Amino acid sequence: MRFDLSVESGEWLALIGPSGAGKSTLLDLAAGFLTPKAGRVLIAGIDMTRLSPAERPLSMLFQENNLFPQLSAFRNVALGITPKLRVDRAQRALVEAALASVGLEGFGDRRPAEMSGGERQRVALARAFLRERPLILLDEPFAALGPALRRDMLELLAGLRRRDGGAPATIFMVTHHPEDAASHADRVAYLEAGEIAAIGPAGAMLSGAGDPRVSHYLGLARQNV
Ligand SMILES: Nc1ncnc2c1ncn2[C@@H]1O[C@H](COP(=O)(O)OP(=O)(O)OP(=O)(O)O)[C@@H](O)[C@H]1O
Repeated sequence: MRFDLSVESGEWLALIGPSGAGKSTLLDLAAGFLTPKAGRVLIAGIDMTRLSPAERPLSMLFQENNLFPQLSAFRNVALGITPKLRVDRAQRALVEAALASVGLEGFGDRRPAEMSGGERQRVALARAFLRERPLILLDEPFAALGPALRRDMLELLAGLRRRDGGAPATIFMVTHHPEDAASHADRVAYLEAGEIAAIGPAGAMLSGAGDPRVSHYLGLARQNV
């Protein structure tokens, strides 16, 4: 695996490519779950290569198991601001507002097993945004949801990252759905065999007009012959 990648603050980057290409590995390197054998990982210009995930200014969402199953939705979201089980009044208001922002008002007492897959991912999104980390890493968090729900979740994510008028969060999104990248990503990186084989603006990358490997992956190769 060999990656050389630079992403602007506020950019939404989609990572696409065949199974085993290294998409999750790239995210894990950015998050700190893996340490590179050589090279560096800089976030906001600061070398974070040796820092643990908890020490990095980011939140990560996986396809599943983002929540603690024994804790309520409220507690799961509250962990975004405090590790303590007791929250003060101001923190309670923040958590309730975060749940409301993802359309889950009144779901605070539910445990993950009592919610649908989409609702669980909304809870995870609420926690991620409550943490206010500038970088959000998404490893196919909506892949298990149907097309309409996936679209709704991406819309929700797009809205959440722009809130408060500040700089939008930077997003790395691994996806097996090129249409998700087309509708939301600024740039698309195509990974193959442990390298970024091609990278460019989403429109150009997904049109199939560029790199033949990308066209082949997208199933567009024949149209370009
Ligand atoms: N901890 C590990 N140790 C050794 N090899 C690993 C490890 N994790 C993943 N790999 C290998 O590295 C390669 C890239 O895996 P990775 O999970 O990054 O691919 P991916 O592009 O995310 O695939 P998918 O789309 O199927 O999730 C695969 O060949 C995988 O078998």
